[in-house]
Amino acid sequence: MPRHKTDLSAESYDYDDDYEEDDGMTEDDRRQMKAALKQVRQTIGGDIPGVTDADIEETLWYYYFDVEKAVSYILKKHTKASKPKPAPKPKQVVVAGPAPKKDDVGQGFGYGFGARTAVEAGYFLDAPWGNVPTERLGCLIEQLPPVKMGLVGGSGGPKTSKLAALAKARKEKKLAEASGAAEPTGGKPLGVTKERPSISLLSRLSHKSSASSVASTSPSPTPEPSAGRVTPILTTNTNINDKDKTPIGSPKRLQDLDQPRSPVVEEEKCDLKAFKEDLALKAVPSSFATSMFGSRLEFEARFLWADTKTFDILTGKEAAKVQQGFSGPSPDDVVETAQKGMGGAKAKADKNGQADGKGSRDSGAKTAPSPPPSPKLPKAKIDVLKAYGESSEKDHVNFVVVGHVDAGKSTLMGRILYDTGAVDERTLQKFRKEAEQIGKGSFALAWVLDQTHEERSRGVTVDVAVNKFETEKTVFTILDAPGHKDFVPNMIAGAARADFAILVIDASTGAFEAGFHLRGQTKEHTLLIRSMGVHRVIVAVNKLDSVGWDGARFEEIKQQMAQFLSNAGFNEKDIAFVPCSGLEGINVIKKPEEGVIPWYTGPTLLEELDITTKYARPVDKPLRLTVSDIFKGGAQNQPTVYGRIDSGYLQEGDVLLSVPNKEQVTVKSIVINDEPRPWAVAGHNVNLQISGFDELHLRAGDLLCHPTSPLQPLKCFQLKLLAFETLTPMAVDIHRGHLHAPGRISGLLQTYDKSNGTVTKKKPRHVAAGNLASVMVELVAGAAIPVEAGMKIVLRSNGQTVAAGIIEK
Ligand SMILES: Nc1nc2c(ncn2[C@@H]2O[C@H](COP(=O)(O)OP(=O)(O)OP(=O)(O)O)[C@@H](O)[C@H]2O)c(=O)[nH]1
Repeated sequence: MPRHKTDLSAESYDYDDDYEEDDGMTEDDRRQMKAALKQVRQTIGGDIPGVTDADIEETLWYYYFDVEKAVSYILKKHTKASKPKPAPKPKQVVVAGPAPKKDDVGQGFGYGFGARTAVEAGYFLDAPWGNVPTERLGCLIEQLPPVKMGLVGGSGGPKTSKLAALAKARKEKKLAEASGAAEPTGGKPLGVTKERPSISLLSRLSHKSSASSVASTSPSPTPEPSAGRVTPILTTNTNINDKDKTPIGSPKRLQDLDQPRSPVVEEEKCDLKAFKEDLALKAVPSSFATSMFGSRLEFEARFLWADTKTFDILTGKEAAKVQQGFSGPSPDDVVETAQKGMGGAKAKADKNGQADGKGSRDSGAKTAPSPPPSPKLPKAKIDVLKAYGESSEKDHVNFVVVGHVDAGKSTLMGRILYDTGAVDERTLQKFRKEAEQIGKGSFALAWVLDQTHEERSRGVTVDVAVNKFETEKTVFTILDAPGHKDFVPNMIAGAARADFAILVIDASTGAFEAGFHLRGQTKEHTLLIRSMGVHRVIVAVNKLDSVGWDGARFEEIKQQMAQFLSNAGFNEKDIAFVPCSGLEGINVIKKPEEGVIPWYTGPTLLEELDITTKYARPVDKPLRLTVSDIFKGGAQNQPTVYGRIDSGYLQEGDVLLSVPNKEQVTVKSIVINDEPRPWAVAGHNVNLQISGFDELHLRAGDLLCHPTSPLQPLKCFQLKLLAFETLTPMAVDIHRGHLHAPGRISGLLQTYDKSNGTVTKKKPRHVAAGNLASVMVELVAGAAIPVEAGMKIVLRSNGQTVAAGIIEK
C-alpha cells in the first residue's frame, strides 16, 4: 500500500506487526531509516514522553525520511497530545490516490480507520470530491508543501522527495543499461541524435549499420568455396555515424519517402524521423486498407488485358509499328539497342577518338528521336569512357527482391549473405539469441537485413535494405523491398534502381494462393517492376521445405507464374524458376544433398544470379545520378551523396549541378564498394564526397548532372501510361524512385488501341483500367521535379498504384 494512504493519527494501527513482517522496505530504505531515526532522536532529545522509535519511524516513512518534517510533526503531535484536546485536523485536505472501488469499501479502504464501517465509508462514493465533509473523508492526507528538489537526507544541495530520487535513480539505471546494451553493436550508442549531423536519415542509418558494423569489425571467417564461385563478400554496412571508421560507408537505408519536399533537411531530426516512422507504422489502416481492398478487384481486372504487346507498346518495343504517339522506342530499348552495337561501342569509341563523350551515339538512334548534344566536360583529367572500356572490373548489378509479405525475402537474402561470408557466425548467433528472446527465432536470418526496431518487433520489412555481395564475375547489390502493401512506395524506390528482380514466392500450402490472388502483393509487385523497366525476373519458389519438397507444388506454381509473367510483359527467356528454402539454405548457395530435390537439376539461386549477362549501360549519355541519400561521415564529417548513376559518367574534380535546386557541387572523391575510385560510370552505386554544397538544397530524389547537359525540372509533363485503375482528372502522388511529390492528372489527352497503338479517342472523359493513354500531369504547389522525357513514373492515389508510364515530354 502506498504510504500516503496511511493515517498517522490512527491510533488503532498496529504498525509493529506489519512493519516487522512485511514493511516493503528495501535495504536502502532501512539504511536511510536508521540514519534518519538517529537524527530525529538527536533533535527532539529524550524529553518527549511516549515517543517510541516505532512512532518516529512511521513518521519518517510517511515523510519520505525528511527529518525536519518528521521532527515538526512529532513535536506538534505530542505537544498537543499532552493537552486534553482532540487530534489536530488538517488545515486543508486533498484526496490522495484514486477513488476507492465500491468493492474496496470497508476492506482496504477502511485500512487505518478501525471503527469505520462499510456504510460510513460508502457515504461519499457518489459525492463530488471537492464537497466532501471532512468527517467523511476516509483517505485523506494533509496537503504537503511543494517538493523541493534535492537529495534525501540533505547534502547541502536542494532537497528532493524520495520518490523523485528513486525515479531519478531508476532513470539513470535505465540509461546505463541502454548504453550498456549498445556496446555489443560496436560500442556505439544507437539512435544517437546529439553527435549526429542534422540529417534525418542518420537515425535510421545508425540502426541499420550498427549491427552490420559488428560484421565488418569482427573477423570474417574464410568463406567456404561453395558453388566454387563465390568470393568473400565485401563489408556491406558501414556505420556512417562512426567518425573513427571508414570515411564513407554504404548507407543501408533509403531515405524516408514520406518527407515533404521542404528543403529544410536540418529540421528533420532523428526524433522527428522516428516519430514519422512510428506514424507510418501506425497509419490508420481503415481507409488505406479499405481502398486497397476495395479496388483489389479492379486491380485484378487489369490482368485480363495485360499482355506482352501492351507492355511492348507502353515501353516502346512496338514503336516502329505504332503510328501516332508511338514513333520512338522507350529509353530501355534505345539503351539496349545501343549496347548491342556497342560490342563494342566502347572499343569503337577508343578507335574513333570519341571516348570523351562527343561521339559514340547508339545505333538504336535509327528509331529514336535525335539524341541530345553530348556533354562537354571541362578539362577532363581522365578519358573515362576509354578507361571504362579498358577496365576489367566486375559488372555492378542491382537487383530488387519483391514478393508478397512474409514470402521469406529477407530470410533468403540473409541466407545469401551468411552463406557467402558477408555475415559471420558470431553475428548470426547474436541475432538468433535476440530473436529468440522476443519469440521470433525464425527471423534471425531476416534480421541481417531488417535492422530497425520496428522491423524486428513486427517481423515486417518497412524500408528497402541495401546490402551487397560479389561473385567472381559480378558485384551484386541487394535491394530488399518490403512486401507489405503499406510500403509499396518504398518498394517502388527499390525497383527504380534495379537491373533485374528476384520474385520470392511462398510455396507453403495456401500461402502462394494468398499472395497471388486477390489481396496478395505478388501481382502488384510484378506489374510494378515491369512498369519500372525491369526485364528479367528470377522466381525463387521458396519454403518448399514446408511442403516436403513436393515437385508437383513447384510445377503448379511455375505454371501459374509463367503464364502471369508472360502476360505482364516478361519474355520467356528472361524468366527463371528456382526451387529453394532460404531458412534451411537449400539450393540457395549450396547444392541440395542428393535426394532432397530429385526432380530438379537446374542451377542454385546464386548460380542463376551469376548467369546474368553483362548489363549494357548508357555510359555515353549525359550524366544523370539519382540521389538516394545524403549524409555526413568520415574524419572530416564531409557531406556525402549516395546514389546510382543512371547514365553517363563522372570523375573526381567534376563540378555537378543539382536539380531542382540548381546548386553547383564539386566531387572531392568517389567511393564504390568502399574503395576509392577516380571515376564512375552508369550502373555504379557511388558515394560522392562533395563540397560547395548546402545540405538544405539537396535531398533524396534529387538528381545530379553536369552543368553542360543540365536536366530541366518539370512542373507539368505529358505521360503515356498504362492505367491500373480508372483515371479521371484527379489527385495523384508522383513516384520516381525516391522522388515522391503530390500532383494531379490535369487532363486526359487521348487513349490508344492496345493492339496497334493507334489513337482511339481524343479528350476522353476517363481512362478505364487496363487502357493505354496519354495524360497531362501537373505538380501541385507548382514545385518542379527532376524528371525528363523517357523517365518512368508511377502514379498512386489513396495508397494504391493507379498507373505507370513514361514521360513523353
Ligand atoms: N519453412 C520456411 N519458413 C521460412 C523460409 N523462409 C522464411 N521463412 C519464414 O517466413 C517468415 C517470414 O520471413 P521474412 O524473411 O521476414 O519474410 P519477408 O518476405 O522478408 O517479409 P516482409 O519483408 O515483411 O514482406 C519467417 O518466420 C521466416 O522464418 C523457408 O525457406 N522455409
